[in-house]
Amino acid sequence: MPAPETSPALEVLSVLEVDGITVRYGAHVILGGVSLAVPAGRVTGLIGPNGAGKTTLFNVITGLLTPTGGGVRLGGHQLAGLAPHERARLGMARTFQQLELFGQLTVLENVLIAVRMRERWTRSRRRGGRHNAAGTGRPAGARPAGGRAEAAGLIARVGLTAVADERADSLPTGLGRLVELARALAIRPSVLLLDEPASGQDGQETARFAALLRELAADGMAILLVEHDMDLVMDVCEHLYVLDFGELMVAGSPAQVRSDPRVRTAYLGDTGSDQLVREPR
Ligand SMILES: Nc1ncnc2c1ncn2[C@@H]1O[C@H](COP(=O)(O)OP(=O)(O)OP(=O)(O)O)[C@@H](O)[C@H]1O
Repeated sequence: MPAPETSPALEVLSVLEVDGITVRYGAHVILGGVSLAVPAGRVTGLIGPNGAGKTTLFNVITGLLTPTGGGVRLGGHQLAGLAPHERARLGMARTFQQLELFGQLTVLENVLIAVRMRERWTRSRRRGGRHNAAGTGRPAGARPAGGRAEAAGLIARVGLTAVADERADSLPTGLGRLVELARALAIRPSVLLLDEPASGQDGQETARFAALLRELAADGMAILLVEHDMDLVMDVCEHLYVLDFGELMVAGSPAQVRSDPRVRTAYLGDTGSDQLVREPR
């Protein structure tokens, strides 16, 4: 697949499509032919009980796990055979359920690494993938001087300026998740996959986070959100997919999902009220 000429890749790779993904471990079916679409400019939700297969699907989409069957397309291009870093170069960014930060580095340094990695990719692409920067004597991939202002801007965007110089491992989990988000944004993604990004956040932090998600979608990003905070999901998502035992149970607007009897019974718990309450099984 040819690499896009420009970065960010928003115009080129605008939509994520998942077609009939199956994952089996021996006789155990983890995903049984899951299909979904994540359009640009929207937050799409993927919800389901513990063990439904949400993280497994993220692992397939991002190339960490090869599916037993099915395919993933980004901007119409099949991603089969591409490694996670190659998918990232095409504009796919992800945060993890378990924090994956460089704990001994500061918040700024964590984000700076990602900014500089993207700059390196961009230079390498401009040079047609050559490994040496002709005329500069510097190997492609050598650390450029810049990036700090961009990293600081991303940190400001996620609301972490006050802790930019703190070590990442000194932060509470809720703030650590925002560092991961800033780092994901550093690659200027067209598609952003968020795995339980609000867990560990307090109410105020989640409200700010919801506003940020809406802003990112308004900028044109395609966002796929796995999240157990139903208030957040119902608030920011325009479309929801409900996964249960590795199969899509329901897809639709938050209102449709909220009122679907299968969802209420099997996942959210039919409490008899209008409030959807997640009931882990
Ligand atoms: N490497 C593996 N080998 C075997 N089974 C696995 C493996 N990884 C995950 N599973 C199983 O696959 C199923 C789906 O797990 P997954 O983590 O994708 O669910 P999830 O919907 O993300 O759950 P949660 O909401 O708890 O994060 C679970 O039953 C899990 O035990």
